[in-house]
Amino acid sequence: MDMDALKRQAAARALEEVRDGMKLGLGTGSTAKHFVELLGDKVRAGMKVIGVPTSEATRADAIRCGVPLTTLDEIDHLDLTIDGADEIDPALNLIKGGGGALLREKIVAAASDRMIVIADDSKWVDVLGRFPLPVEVIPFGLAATQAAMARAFTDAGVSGQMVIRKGKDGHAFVTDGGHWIIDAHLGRIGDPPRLAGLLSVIPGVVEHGLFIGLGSVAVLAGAQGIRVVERR
Ligand SMILES: O=C[C@H](O)[C@H](O)[C@H](O)COP(=O)(O)O
Repeated sequence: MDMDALKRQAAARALEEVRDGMKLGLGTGSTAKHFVELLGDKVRAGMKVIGVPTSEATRADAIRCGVPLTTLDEIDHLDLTIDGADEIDPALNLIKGGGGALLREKIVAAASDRMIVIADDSKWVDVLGRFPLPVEVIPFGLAATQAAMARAFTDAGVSGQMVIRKGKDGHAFVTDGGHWIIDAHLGRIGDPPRLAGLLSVIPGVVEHGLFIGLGSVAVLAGAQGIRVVERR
């Protein structure tokens, strides 16, 4: 079975957790896009839900699929967020932000009672860090921010190259919030909560792609079927 079919299976399994009347966080990326499409089918069949998109891309998908939308200005609390991930470890710590949506994704996940992470099982890892860690930064003072990030990496016992993400046009990739992304190639992150804490206090860092304690359940689709892992 191809990867895309697995992503859709994970999305379909997560959809079983959605109940009439729920306020939903709608994730970003190729897996979350399947969820939005399947949710659109349910809405057309009469299900009443409302969603908060985590990116402009997801907003456009949700509108196309007929999913009613609101914002976290109009409501301050969500029942459930369904989103993809770039890596998931056994504690359900995540790396997110491969698509550059990590800031809104984290705000939405943090405003939700529960977050279901949907993925094909290639995203499941023993230790986070093979996928470069996205860190959203303010362009102002970039060298100073990178120096502070390097010190945080040393304190957390990791090291690796920092690469400013480029867009298709060859210029710096700009997030929905108008910021840049530094992809940190760290290899292995032995203590994700510690690194998350160290990065969070750097002034030029807007947000980082380590999601600690936010994922409630992971739905992983693989060749052998679907595995549902709950955070302990
Ligand atoms: O910024 C993007 C998000 O964090 C995505 O949820 C993540 O990159 C996974 O995307 P995909 O489902 O396309 O692998």
